[in-house]
Amino acid sequence: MNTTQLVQEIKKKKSFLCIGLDVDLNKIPQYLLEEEDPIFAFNRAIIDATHHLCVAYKPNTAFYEAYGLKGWKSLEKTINYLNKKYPEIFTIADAKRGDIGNTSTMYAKAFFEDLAFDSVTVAPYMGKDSIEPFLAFEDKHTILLALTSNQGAYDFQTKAVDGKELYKQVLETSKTYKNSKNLMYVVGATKAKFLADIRQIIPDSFLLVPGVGAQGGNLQDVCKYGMNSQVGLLINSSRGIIYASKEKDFAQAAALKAEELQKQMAVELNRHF
Ligand SMILES: O=C(O)c1cc(=O)[nH]c(=O)n1[C@@H]1O[C@H](COP(=O)(O)O)[C@@H](O)[C@H]1O
Repeated sequence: MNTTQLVQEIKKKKSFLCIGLDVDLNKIPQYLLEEEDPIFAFNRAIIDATHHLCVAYKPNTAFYEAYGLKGWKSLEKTINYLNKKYPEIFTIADAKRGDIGNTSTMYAKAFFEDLAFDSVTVAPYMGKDSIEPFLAFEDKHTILLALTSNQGAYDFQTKAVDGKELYKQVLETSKTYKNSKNLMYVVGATKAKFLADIRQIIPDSFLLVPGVGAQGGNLQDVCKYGMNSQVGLLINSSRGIIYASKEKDFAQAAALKAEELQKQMAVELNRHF
């Protein structure tokens, strides 16, 4: 899926919501544990109940890898289900990969070819030759960590190197990479005030913004400082949506939480467009 199609979906659904599928077997309704594949059963129900309210889903691979082979199978079934039943949805493998070139190529194949995700999150620390192998997949998107939502972001990302903050150097340098038009960036919702500066450097890029809900980020602030002429935002919430209820109504409860965010997004879209 390209960004033109993504923007069309955002305008059609009046939503730039990304739902994080971070499935923890201790937090899902316990009766689902009797299913052959509880993680997939949970995801399928959440997706069926919420797909009209969001434009993207983001499984964080840690939550699948934690369950070994079975977890990876659940991830595969989830992405296949999304691609087959809801091809208009933008899919993000939140894997935070990145390594020397030939290894990055294998990571890219895993998520773009074998699992057929539209995008993958990548850590920028190893630089150009660790990122360009992902960008070599021209019809896919590479989502680079720029300024993350956690407290540890202040350990390195906001520190000045040669007079400029590291996260700004990541943004500027990455623009020189081959096929950089297919880059998106992660900026935490908890860092909304930084978005004005970030938009000076990358006015046109899409941003994946996690950290509303459970981490306390504010949707209105993110829109105020981060929205661009093509919307340019995918705001993620995981726990705040998918764990709204542990009972039989869990999928409907998740849809209500998603709808709360979608309605706030519709207000923001009306304000900006
Ligand atoms: O890359 C990410 O998605 C990410 C980057 C970041 O800076 N902060 C962050 O929370 N995330 C991910 O976004 C999701 C946030 O989940 P909730 O806090 O439950 O909404 C998790 O999957 C995190 O791993």
